[in-house]
Amino acid sequence: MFGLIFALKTSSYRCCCRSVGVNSWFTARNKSANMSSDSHWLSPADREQLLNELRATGWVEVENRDAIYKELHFKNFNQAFGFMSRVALQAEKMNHHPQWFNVYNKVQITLTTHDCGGLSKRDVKMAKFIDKIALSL
Ligand SMILES: C[C@H](O)[C@H](O)[C@H]1CNC2=NC(N)=NC(=O)C2=N1
Repeated sequence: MFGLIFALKTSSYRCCCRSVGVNSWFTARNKSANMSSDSHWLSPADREQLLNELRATGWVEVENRDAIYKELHFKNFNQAFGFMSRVALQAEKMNHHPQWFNVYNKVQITLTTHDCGGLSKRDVKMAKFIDKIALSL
């Protein structure tokens, strides 16, 4: 029986917005466990404030998609790839990965949170990290 409970409990799927469980009883129990993932959700006020800050550093909102985009230019490919390497390590650390394209010294980055179907605090954190690294190069 314990094995069944364990299997049912671990099969619940969590995202920023809600938990979807196999069994409503487990869903209720998992809800509190999901509170931490809900903490990534942006309130309307926070969203506006944080987007203003990101717009000021060159991020733009993607049309027809709840995502933000920025194009960065570096001295050469080596510097662009070094930037991407730093961001990649942070992405792994956060388990939050950019959608990006690189050609020579140009890096185009789009951030969104697949698990939420839109922007979350994780995107803001990653965008600010990207700005910090780009400025340091
Ligand atoms: C299963 C895995 O934890 C999820 O797919 C993670 C991985 N990296 C991610 N990266 C981004 N940008 N958004 C996500 O929602 C996301 N989710």
